[in-house]
Amino acid sequence: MTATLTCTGLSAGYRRGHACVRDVSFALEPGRVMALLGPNGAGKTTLLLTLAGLLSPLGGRLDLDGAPIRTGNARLASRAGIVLVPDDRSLFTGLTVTENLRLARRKGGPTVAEVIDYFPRLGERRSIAAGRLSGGEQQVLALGRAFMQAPKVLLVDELSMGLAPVVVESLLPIVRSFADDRGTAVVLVEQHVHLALATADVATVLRHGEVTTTGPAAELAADPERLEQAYLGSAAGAGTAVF
Ligand SMILES: Nc1ncnc2c1ncn2[C@@H]1O[C@H](COP(=O)(O)OP(=O)(O)OP(=O)(O)O)[C@@H](O)[C@H]1O
Repeated sequence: MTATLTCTGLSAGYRRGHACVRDVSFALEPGRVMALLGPNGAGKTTLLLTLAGLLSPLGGRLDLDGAPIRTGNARLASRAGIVLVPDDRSLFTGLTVTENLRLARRKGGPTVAEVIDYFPRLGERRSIAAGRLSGGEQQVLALGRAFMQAPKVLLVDELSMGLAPVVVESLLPIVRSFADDRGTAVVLVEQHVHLALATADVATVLRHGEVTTTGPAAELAADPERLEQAYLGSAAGAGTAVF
């Protein structure tokens, strides 16, 4: 099967000659979910921003459905189907939930009703202005808007930011279902390591910008020592992982 997203020898960073992510390679088939893990400052967000075209890679290549894509162009990446769930939520605060969802819809994307099936809470709040939702509800709406865009690749950066673990626990299975239902490849950055591993098929751990381990998520979940070694190295206590 052709991978949806193939990342080959990718290096990324904010200045030429100063890569903070080095030589990352992976291939994600349709409907596969990859947990991207690692301590604070490991380079997870930098990698996601590069996949989304918001940063130009410093080296390596990206292929979508087996064909190279022009990197460093967020508009092109998004049109091609690489969708980042923005952490600033980028909602139209004066418009209702329904209007926010409808405006995000792309050809081939789910309908508003289908997205509400994933997130019943949005259905209850459908006539409320997005600006009047709670922080958690806004996060859910941002995710719903990403679903509406019919992503081939969905990039999720720290859903747990500002959300109670119980909310994250309920949202990750929805991301999983969406990937299964629509064949969307997902890259999931998440500090709640075990929740992420329970959701994902594969996991990659970054430390200091380099991949320290990669493999089936279930294997990593069952081997805390390997995970901890990859995650923390000798500097136990670094980062804010929730094991
Ligand atoms: N806008 C920026 N300009 C320059 N350097 C940056 C910028 N943003 C992040 N960095 C640096 O890039 C490195 C990787 O940071 P990044 O935010 O990608 O890590 P992360 O794994 O997502 O961490 P966290 O879990 O804390 O979000 C860090 O050394 C960080 O200081």
